[in-house]
Amino acid sequence: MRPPAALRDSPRYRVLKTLAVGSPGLLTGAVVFMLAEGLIPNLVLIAMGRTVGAVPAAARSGLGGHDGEVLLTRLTVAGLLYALSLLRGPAEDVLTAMVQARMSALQQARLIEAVCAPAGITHLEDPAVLDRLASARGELSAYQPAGAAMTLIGQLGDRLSGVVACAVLAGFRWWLGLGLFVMWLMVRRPLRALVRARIATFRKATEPLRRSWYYIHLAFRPAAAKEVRVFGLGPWLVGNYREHNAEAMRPAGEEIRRLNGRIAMSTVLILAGYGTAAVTLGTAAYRHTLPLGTLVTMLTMLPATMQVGGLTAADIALETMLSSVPDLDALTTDLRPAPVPAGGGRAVAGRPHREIRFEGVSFRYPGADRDVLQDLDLVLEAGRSLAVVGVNGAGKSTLISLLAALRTPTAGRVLVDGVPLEEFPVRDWQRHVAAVFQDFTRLPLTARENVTMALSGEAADPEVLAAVARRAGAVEPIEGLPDGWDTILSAQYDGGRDLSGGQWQRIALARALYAVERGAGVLVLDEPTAQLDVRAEARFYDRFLTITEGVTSLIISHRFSTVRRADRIAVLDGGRITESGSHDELLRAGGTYAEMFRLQAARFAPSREARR
Ligand SMILES: Nc1ncnc2c1ncn2[C@@H]1O[C@H](COP(=O)(O)OP(=O)(O)OP(=O)(O)O)[C@@H](O)[C@H]1O
Repeated sequence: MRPPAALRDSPRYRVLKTLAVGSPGLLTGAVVFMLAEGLIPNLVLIAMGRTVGAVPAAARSGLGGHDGEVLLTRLTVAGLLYALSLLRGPAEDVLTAMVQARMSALQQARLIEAVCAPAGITHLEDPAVLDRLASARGELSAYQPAGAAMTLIGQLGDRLSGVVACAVLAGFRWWLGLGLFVMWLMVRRPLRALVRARIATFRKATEPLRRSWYYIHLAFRPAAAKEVRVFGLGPWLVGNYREHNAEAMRPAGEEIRRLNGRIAMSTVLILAGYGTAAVTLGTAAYRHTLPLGTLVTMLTMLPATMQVGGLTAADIALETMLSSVPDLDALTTDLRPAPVPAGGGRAVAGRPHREIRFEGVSFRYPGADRDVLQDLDLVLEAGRSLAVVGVNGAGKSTLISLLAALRTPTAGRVLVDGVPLEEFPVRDWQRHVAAVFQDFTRLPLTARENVTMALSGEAADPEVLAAVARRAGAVEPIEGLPDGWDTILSAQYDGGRDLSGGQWQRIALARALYAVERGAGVLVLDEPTAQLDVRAEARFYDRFLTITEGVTSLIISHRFSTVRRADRIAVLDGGRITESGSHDELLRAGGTYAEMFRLQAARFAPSREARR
């Protein structure tokens, strides 16, 4: 039977359902714990009350008689129950750790799936998505969402304990038990509203909170450690963290002050409730209408009734953790996987047979006020290399992201052999493009895994591996590693080693070449020699023709020694291709390319003075 929609959507239900599906065994353990939490403390109190109640009779007739036996039996039961209650603490600790670890694993896996689902990358630049991500990862508060399940179960146990206490009190005066129960329900509402209002104000401050987290990450990230030190950024980080954190907290403090009236009302109600209970019990005791044991039991039950609705730190923690649940859900539903073209799409294998054509392509970044690319036409001929040059910010990397279907043109089309790119399954096309991005990823994995990452799951072919390493100039750096191909390329792991920027660049090139060997049809190199030394760059220049031979390649570089080797060169300027041709043709044309080339060549030519 399906539960009603309101329940299905409630964060409490969603959390328990996740645990039920992810680990039914742990949920069963947690429910047993909840019942124990709800019943055992009250049973201890009742047993103690009954023990005290048996003392006067036993004192009168001595421990050897029937009354003495009754006292000893009750004492034994109370002792056993008390011993049992002592086990709750360690059991709770173990269970909490296990449930939290399981929930964390489930939620993290869902998050990774969610953010990787879209084929494009624009969502990772969207502040609304980043806010949701920060919330789902528990970065907007001091509480980890993975703790919600066990906190909720513990809280349900507390509620049960409170209800049992009210029921026991109702056995003495029905209206007293019921009255305290209703009072706590009435008090709980505004208190919970208070907590929720506080969380809501936090939500409005996601941006300063995200920023404050940014300063924390910056301080801990090895990548930023150098700049933090040489520019003396430590105090700046602390100051900024404090400022943004205080900015985020301010509205929450104001909200609490605003709700002070409600807190005062609740306090009056609580005092009235317990005042009535104390007077009723006191009067009964004074008039001897209440046996000693019952009096003790009822007195000890009074504080236990608070658990029906008293606000504790666990409530605040729980509400905060639960506020992340809708974010996690929204990320999983809103970030949809790339659509599959009708009929499953066309096969990418072997493409392009003829060409890849940018036809009237324009592109504007979300929120920007001008197009980066404007009505651009460009052709990449199959099996040939094309170099694109242009000044910083001309849009060269943007062009690559359109070619790799990481972004979609705002106007115009990209056609592969005359077929619009959307007609190919986007994931297949993306894997068909082997790229060395300007900011390529340095995986803290072995050298082999860094090169073969394009083929996760498949065993690496050693011959292909050796061949691509040779062509990428990566043999030397890999041979210099303690375990060769099996060395982890990060000093942050045991036995791992860090590579230099240029050595990494060769690994990244080997990675792209390996993907080409395994069937990728387009090779993209964005600044492939930016970090290479002069000799390595010269060797790359020599190998360029072998690297790109027969492969449809797009090369972006500010180094004309690399660019001039391409079959064709295009100049990107003002969002359009303004010149195109071979190196010699463009030099003869005497346009922008010729000017840029001569400027760079002049820098490297020996000066007249030096020649003298
Ligand atoms: N993610 C982004 N969001 C918004 N604008 C962006 C983004 N990435 C780049 N831009 C803008 O788009 C323009 C083109 O950037 P792009 O990185 O494509 O230039 P480029 O030609 O590769 O530059 P460079 O030679 O410096 O690498 C720049 O003005 C840049 O500010």
